[in-house]
Amino acid sequence: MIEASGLARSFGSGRGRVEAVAGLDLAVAAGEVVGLLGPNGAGKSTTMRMLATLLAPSAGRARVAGRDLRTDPGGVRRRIGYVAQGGGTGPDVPVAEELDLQARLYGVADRGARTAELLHRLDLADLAGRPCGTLSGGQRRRLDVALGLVHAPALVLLDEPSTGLDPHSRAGLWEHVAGLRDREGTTVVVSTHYLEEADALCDRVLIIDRGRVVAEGSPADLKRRVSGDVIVVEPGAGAEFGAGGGTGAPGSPGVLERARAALAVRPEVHEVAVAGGRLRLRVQDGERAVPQVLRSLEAAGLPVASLSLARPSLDDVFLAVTGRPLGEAA
Ligand SMILES: Nc1ncnc2c1ncn2[C@@H]1O[C@H](COP(=O)(O)OP(=O)(O)OP(=O)(O)O)[C@@H](O)[C@H]1O
Repeated sequence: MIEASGLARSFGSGRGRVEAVAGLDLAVAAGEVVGLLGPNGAGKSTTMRMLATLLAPSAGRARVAGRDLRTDPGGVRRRIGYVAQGGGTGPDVPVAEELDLQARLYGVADRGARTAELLHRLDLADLAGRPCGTLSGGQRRRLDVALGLVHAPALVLLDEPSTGLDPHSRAGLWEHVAGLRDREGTTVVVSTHYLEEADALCDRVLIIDRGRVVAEGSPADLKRRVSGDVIVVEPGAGAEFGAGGGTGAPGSPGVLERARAALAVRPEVHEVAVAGGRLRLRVQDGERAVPQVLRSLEAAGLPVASLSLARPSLDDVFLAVTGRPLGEAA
C-alpha cells in the first residue's frame, strides 16, 4: 500500500536548515495498522504530509495506494484519506452537513447513504444536527476521522489523532480505528507520540527520531529486543528528585543524580534513565535486583517512596536505541 525509499524533506537553508525527515524507508502492506512513534519534532507530521501529497519531498520516492507520489499526486489523493492534526471547519456548520460537503467534494455517488453510514459507524448519529463548533475534543476527532473516510479510501493517514483527548475518548477512538481494519480491511498509518497508542493500536511500529527510523517491528517484538526487566524508583518524601534539583547548596548534585550515580556502578544495573522525576533501571533479573537496588539507595542515604517492577515498554525500546527517554527527547 505504501513503498517509500529515501524519503527526505528539509526546511530553510544555510545554518537555519532543518532536516525534518532524513531518508526514510517505509513499506506498508494492505490491511496493516502501522504507527510512526516519536517525540515532538521527530518528523512524523512531515512524513505524513509528504505521503498525503501536501508537501513535496526534497529527495526520495514513494508509491502510495498504487500511484507514484511525484508523477501522479492527484491519483494518490483520490485513493487516500488524510486526517490532519487540527480539524478546521466552520463552527456553525452542522455535523451531517459537513460530512455531506466533503462527500460532494470527493464526488461520492450516494452521499446520503455514505453520510448516514459514517455517522453511525463513528458514533456521531446523535450529533448529526449539532454545529461542529459545539463538539467536544473527542467528538471532533471522530468527525475528523469520518471526514477522512468519506470516499471509502483504501488507505487512511491519521496525524496524531488523539492528541489532547482524555484517556476515555482516546480509547474510544482506537476502537473505531481498529474497527476500520477489522471490518473493512482499511490500511491505516497513524503518527503518535503516545506509547500506549502505538502499543494498543498498531500491528507494527516505526520508531522515529530526528527524521530517521531507529527501530521497527511489532510492539511485542520491539519490547522483546530489550531484554530483562525494568525497575522504576520514585523518590521518598523530603527528597527533591527533579533532574538536577538539589537538596543542598546550589551546585550540589541533585538527589536524582546522586541516586543515578549510586546505581550506575551496580553490576546488575545495565542502564539508568531519569524520566518524569523517576529513575528507570534496566536489569536482567528484576526480582533479584530489587533488594540490591534498595540497599544501594539506603547506603547512599536516599529515601524511596515507591519501587515497582515492570516488563520493558516501548519507552525502554526508545531509550535503548537513542539513549534518551521518549518523554524527554523532544
Ligand atoms: N514548514 C516548516 N518550516 C521549518 N521547519 C519545519 C517546518 N515544518 C516542520 N519543521 C521542522 O521539522 C522538524 C520535524 O517536524 P514535524 O512536525 O514533522 O515533527 P513531528 O514529529 O510531527 O512533531 P510533533 O509531534 O510535535 O507534531 C521540526 O524540527 C520542525 O520544527
